[in-house]
Amino acid sequence: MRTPIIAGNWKMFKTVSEATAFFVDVKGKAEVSGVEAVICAPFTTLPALVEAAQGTSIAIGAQNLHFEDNGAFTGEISGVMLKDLGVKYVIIGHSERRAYFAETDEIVNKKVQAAFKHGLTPIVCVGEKLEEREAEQTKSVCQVQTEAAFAGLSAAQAAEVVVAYEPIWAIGTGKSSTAADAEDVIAFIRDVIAGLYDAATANAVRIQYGGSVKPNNVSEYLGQSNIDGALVGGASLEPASFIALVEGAK
Ligand SMILES: O=C[C@H](O)COP(=O)(O)O
Repeated sequence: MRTPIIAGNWKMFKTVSEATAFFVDVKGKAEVSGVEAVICAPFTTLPALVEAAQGTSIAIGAQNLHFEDNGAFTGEISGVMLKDLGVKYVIIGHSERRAYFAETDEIVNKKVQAAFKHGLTPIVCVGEKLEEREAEQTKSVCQVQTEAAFAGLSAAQAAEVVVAYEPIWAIGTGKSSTAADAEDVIAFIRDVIAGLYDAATANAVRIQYGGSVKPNNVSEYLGQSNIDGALVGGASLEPASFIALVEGAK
């Protein structure tokens, strides 16, 4: 039985005071039995959020990490630093990082390995561009990205990974994949993981859908047998909307 996981990805939004105010509003309300709620926030807000989340069931995540523990990497943050803060999750390989910060599949894999080295749970993003979808390459793209991300992981580590299938054309556009289409791709990703390990490992992996998920469509996605949650951008920024997303995952 996989526990549904709703993760808000705040991207580059919210100051410390805005993040703290958000948490005051969602505390006790976005804590729904049987659903895991996560907020992946900007680095600057993480210490305040980790403190605010003490004693709640809401987990805090980062949106990136460097694969080295430390060194001359100006502007970067490592897994050591995130672990030290008390962060639990880290998003890796989001399409915005792949597109704007030249993250390759190899870098994504190094970051996944770094996350495990420091006891962080990776939320690994995979997904196709519009032109790839139109060329019917959705599954081959997801297969390559998934196999690369899992390279070198033990079965026990693999079972802990959270995968987020995010078709790039659906991110922030209001054009969400249909639940049936998302289910088809996510079932395929699960088969890819089964091919790398075994059915039991693949069945333990939680796979989210992401891309224009809103309170009014989240339950449709979660109603699919292979979809275990959502990675949500825009609709995770407002407390009422985030609470509704978590409740919709019940
Ligand atoms: O990480 C979240 C995704 O990029 C989805 O963003 P969105 O919900 O604003 O479409």
